[in-house]
Amino acid sequence: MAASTSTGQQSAQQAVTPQLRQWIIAQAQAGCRPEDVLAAMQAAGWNEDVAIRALEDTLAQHLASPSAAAPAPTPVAPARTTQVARRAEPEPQATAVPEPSLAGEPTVLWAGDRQVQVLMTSKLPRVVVFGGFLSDEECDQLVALASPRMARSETVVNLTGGSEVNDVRTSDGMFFQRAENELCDRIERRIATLVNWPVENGEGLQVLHYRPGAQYEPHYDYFDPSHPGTATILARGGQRVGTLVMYLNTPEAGGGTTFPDAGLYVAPRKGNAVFFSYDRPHSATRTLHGGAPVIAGEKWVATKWMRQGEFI
Ligand SMILES: O=C(O)CCC(=O)C(=O)O
Ligand SMILES: [Fe+2]
Repeated sequence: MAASTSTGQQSAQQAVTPQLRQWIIAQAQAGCRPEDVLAAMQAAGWNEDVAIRALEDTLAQHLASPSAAAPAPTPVAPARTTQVARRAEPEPQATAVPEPSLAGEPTVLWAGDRQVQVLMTSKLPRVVVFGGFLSDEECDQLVALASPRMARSETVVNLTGGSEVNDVRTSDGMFFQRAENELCDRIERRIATLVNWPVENGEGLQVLHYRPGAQYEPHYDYFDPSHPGTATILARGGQRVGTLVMYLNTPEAGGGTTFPDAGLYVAPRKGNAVFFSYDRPHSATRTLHGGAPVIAGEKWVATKWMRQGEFI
């Protein structure tokens, strides 16, 4: 499978329709900032780099068109005809990655303000499962802070009047800014201490909510170096090199995190977390992973992505 980004397989199904392009233009004309439009698309289940490319392509194409000055949204061409030249990409070089201090095989680690259990490790893919990373109260508080913002994002997207944006969504999501509140700041510092990676290199926490039947198709979290839009994304701190998925509740059944190349299934337990790192944006890291369908109950997770450099 080709390397892809946070919703790799999903992105294959995420066709950028004329209706979506029209909606993007309408948002821009209504004075919405591109970052808010991007956040709304992500909350509706759009893969981050698919959404960024859709935004960039649509707005660039629109500005270049004679109708750009017209006050009302204008239909745009249904398909992009520009061919982007592709060349064979060399296999990327390995880079430094976050890594917990596991020399001596400790059963617990001190994460600055809390003791965390080491429950399972794997070398390839590099995976470490932690127990008790968050307290029950922290999980509940994160869900409470995230919930209203998910609802608001959905309303914005519903303005499209079309179903294209929502059809691909299998979970709802939102992003916090880094250190947006005391709780995020505390959790971000704990992560940085646990995996020995600067807090500045972290993206803001993402919260996802899966209802019964919802899932996250297997994907890679790194950005595909062969995508034309990746250069723009990498300008904000380089590649992603590590992920921590924190379980904010315990679904009744299903909803684990799967690593299909390794045959691994991490059961979702409230407060636990699964860490994995990838030293190259390449499938050789075997970090293909997904959120298995929720069979009963619902599932809430918070995800922290770590970049090579400072995330700005
Ligand atoms: O929900 C899960 O178990 C996985 C989430 C995930 O892969 C992500 O947020 O990138
Ligand atoms: Fe992921």
